[in-house]
Amino acid sequence: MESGIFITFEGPDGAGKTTIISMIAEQLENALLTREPGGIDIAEQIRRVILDKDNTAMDPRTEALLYAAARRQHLIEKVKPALDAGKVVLCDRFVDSSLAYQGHGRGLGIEEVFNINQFAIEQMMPDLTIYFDIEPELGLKRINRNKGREVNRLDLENLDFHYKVREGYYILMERFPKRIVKIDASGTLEDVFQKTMKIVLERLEQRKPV
Ligand SMILES: Nc1ncnc2c1ncn2[C@@H]1O[C@H](COP(=O)(O)OP(=O)(O)OP(=O)(O)O)[C@@H](O)[C@H]1O
Ligand SMILES: Cc1cn([C@H]2C[C@H](O)[C@@H](COP(=O)(O)O)O2)c(=O)[nH]c1=O
Repeated sequence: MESGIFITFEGPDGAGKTTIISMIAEQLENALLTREPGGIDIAEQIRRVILDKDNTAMDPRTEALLYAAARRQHLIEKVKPALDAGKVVLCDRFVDSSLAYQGHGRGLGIEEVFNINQFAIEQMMPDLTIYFDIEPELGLKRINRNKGREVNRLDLENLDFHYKVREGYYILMERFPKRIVKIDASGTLEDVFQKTMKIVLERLEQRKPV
C-alpha cells in the first residue's frame, strides 16, 4: 500500500478551486474530496454560523477560532483516518485560508492565527498546497455569474479585503516555498485543469510504499 497524501487547494473566492478539484478527483483512484469549513456534520454546522450573512456582529477573533474549531473536528473525524488508510485527500481550503483571510485580510497577524491553529492541527500540515491565483475582481465576477451558488458573509466583504487576502497568500508563498505551488487560475477551465493535474501527478509519483 502507498502512504496517504494530503493535498490542499487555496485561493481567493471564485478562483475555481471547487470546480477543478472535482475534475481532479474523478481522475484519481483512492481520492477523498472534502472541504473546509465543513466536510463533516459538526464542521458544516460551524460553517453555517460563520458564513451566515446575518452574523455581521462576528468579531474577527471569534471568526478565526470558529474556523480553527471546524478544522480540528474535520481533521480528526475525516482527514486523518483517510490518510491513515492510504488515501489521497484533496481538501478545498485548509489552514492557509485562515492565515490569508483572518491573519492578513482581517489584520489579526499571520503568526497569531498560525499559533491558535497549532492547537487545532498539532503540526499536521499538507504535503502539497496548490494556490490558485486570480485577480479578486475576476473571481468575484465568476461567482456572481453562477446564480445557483450561495453568496456568503465573506464574499460580501469589500474589494480591499479580497486584495488583502491575495496579498496574504503571496506572503505565505514566500514563507512556505517548498509546500505551496502557484497556478495562474485566470485561464480556461481546461488550461487550469491540465496544469493542476500535472502538479498533482508529479507529487503522487514521489509517494513511497508503506
Ligand atoms: N477557469 C475558469 N474559467 C471560467 N469560469 C470558471 C473557471 N473556473 C471556475 N469557473 C466558474 O467560476 C465559478 C466559481 O468557481 P468555483 O466555485 O470552483 O470557485 P472557488 O475557488 O471554489 O470559489 P470559492 O472559494 O469562493 O467557493 C463557477 O461558476 C465555475 O463554473
Ligand atoms: C477555511 C477558511 C475559509 N475562509 C473563507 C473563504 C471563503 O470566503 C469562505 C468559505 O467559502 P468557500 O466558498 O467554501 O470557499 O470562508 C476563511 O476566511 N478562513 C478559513 O480558514
